[in-house]
Amino acid sequence: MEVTGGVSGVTVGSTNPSMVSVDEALRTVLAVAQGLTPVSVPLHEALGKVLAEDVRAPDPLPPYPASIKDGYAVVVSDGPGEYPVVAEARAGNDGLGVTLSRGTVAYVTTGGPIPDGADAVVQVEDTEPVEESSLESKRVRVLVKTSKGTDIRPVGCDIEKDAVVLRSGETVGASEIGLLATVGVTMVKVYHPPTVAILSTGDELVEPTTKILNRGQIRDSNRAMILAAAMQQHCKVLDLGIVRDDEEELERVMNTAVSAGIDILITSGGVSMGDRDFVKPLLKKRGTVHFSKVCMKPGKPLTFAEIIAKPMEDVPRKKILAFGLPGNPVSCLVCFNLFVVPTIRHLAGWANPHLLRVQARIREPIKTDPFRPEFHRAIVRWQTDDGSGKPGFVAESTGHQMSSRLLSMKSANALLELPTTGSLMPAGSSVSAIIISDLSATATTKNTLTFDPTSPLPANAKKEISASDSRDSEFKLAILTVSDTVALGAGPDRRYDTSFCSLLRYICQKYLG
Ligand SMILES: Nc1nc2c(c(=O)[nH]1)N[C@H]1C(S)=C(S)[C@@H](COP(=O)(O)OP(=O)(O)OC[C@H]3O[C@@H](n4cnc5c(N)ncnc54)[C@H](O)[C@@H]3O)O[C@H]1N2
Ligand code: MOO
Repeated sequence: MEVTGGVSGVTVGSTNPSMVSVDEALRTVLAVAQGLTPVSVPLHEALGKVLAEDVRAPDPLPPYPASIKDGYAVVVSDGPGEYPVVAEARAGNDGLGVTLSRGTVAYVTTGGPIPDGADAVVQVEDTEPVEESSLESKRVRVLVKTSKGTDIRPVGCDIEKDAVVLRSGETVGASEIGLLATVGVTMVKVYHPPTVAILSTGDELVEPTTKILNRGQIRDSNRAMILAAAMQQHCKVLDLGIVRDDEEELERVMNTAVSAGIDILITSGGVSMGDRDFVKPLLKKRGTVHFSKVCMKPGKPLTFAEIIAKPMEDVPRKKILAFGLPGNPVSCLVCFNLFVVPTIRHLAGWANPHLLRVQARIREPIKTDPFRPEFHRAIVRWQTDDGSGKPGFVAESTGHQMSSRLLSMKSANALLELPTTGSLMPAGSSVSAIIISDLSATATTKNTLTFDPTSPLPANAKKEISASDSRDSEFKLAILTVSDTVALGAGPDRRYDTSFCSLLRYICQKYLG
């Protein structure tokens, strides 16, 4: 797998001088886009965002020598034998202040502080209670010889004091939230994703709530779709509605958007050659149009411009990036994925904003376009045999690829980059696939979720679960920390901790999709 430095691995320079290549277009967009100013946010608002500062641990973890096992803290030189239990050091603070002298032991629980004087822990399994010992004078028989440091986590063995635990530029996921909680950093500087305003243009468009369509009308799908796509990228969104094919109305709405403090303006439709395609001329009037035709299929009329918004009362002068996406719904979403997503990432501080690309073998033959590199919608899945006898990704086409047919985008998690050979690529050919959604959702085969028979899941879990079963079921999860240490405020709450959060994430992804 690789995260590419560009979009197209099959770049074909355009023969039309006004038409730029996909790589050139993306380079231009990323060169014009500038990272946003970082802001300080509370811990949980940092989720999914990129850190704008290094985070250090103010204290070591563990802050005291801690037991790795439930057992007995001992003096190693004592060796096996019968000893009085002089203290109990449970996770919390019971053992603090106790000093163990030779010939005695202390009961310790996992995570509990090791009393001074002790230099190892013997796990309960390697001891025996002495039957005649009373509660007041409890005794235990140590059965094994041990060595210094056994089953003790020394101070700072997990995290050293002042260590940098997170670096500027890293994305905050569940494990990073756990680390921030561990080191007690509850306010953190991050880059905010951009604010995106979205409008649809077209006299034919009516709201999705319209029950009966008059002749010439269609429901506006692009606005709802691009609003959702921007929200998936954690953007704040501003819905500017449907704008008629009217130059004045479009200019008025664009001006409102520009003065609303947005970072990105997205229009759909009205960028082609029609006599009422007003988007391009208006962008030209308001700023600089960097390109207005890209050598790609679909998405040829994609337009990109930069607008400088004049300073307002509480909004300083700022650069707004404007994308005129083509009206055809598929072209609209493909362009959003290939150009707007990397832009959002770039503005939001990602060190590498490019989309992930993997190699996949096509399941069926695909005819390529002779002139424009095509971004063929497909469902990519990991298979134990990708057709070559080895494991790998296999790409299944979503069917007819007309740019008006939004069904070709449904369930697609990849755009296959097809070269401009104008020939039939045989099944089994290896192509590069740009990943546009969460690959883990592709455990779904057709309408069923099949488990890999080699997975170590219990037999009763290896049944087929329909995707709708898992989607429709409501799953409520409550998380409770049980710990004296945490209750006493003497240790961090591991609800946010790495391994636990990873486990939760795994369960949610595996069973809820
Ligand atoms: N003479 C030429 N005509 C066209 C060219 C060309 O090069 N020369 N390019 C074609 C290509 S490629 C595309 S893509 C489209 C893009 O046109 P526009 O961006 O101007 O979009 P519209 O004409 O407004 O609409 C195209 C199509 O999409 C439907 N549409 C528009 N908006 C929405 C929406 N919000 N929700 C659902 N559907 C929408 C619209 O009804 C049209 O069917 O131009 C070709 N023409
Ligand atoms: O390039 Mo258009 O986007 O073919 O439909």
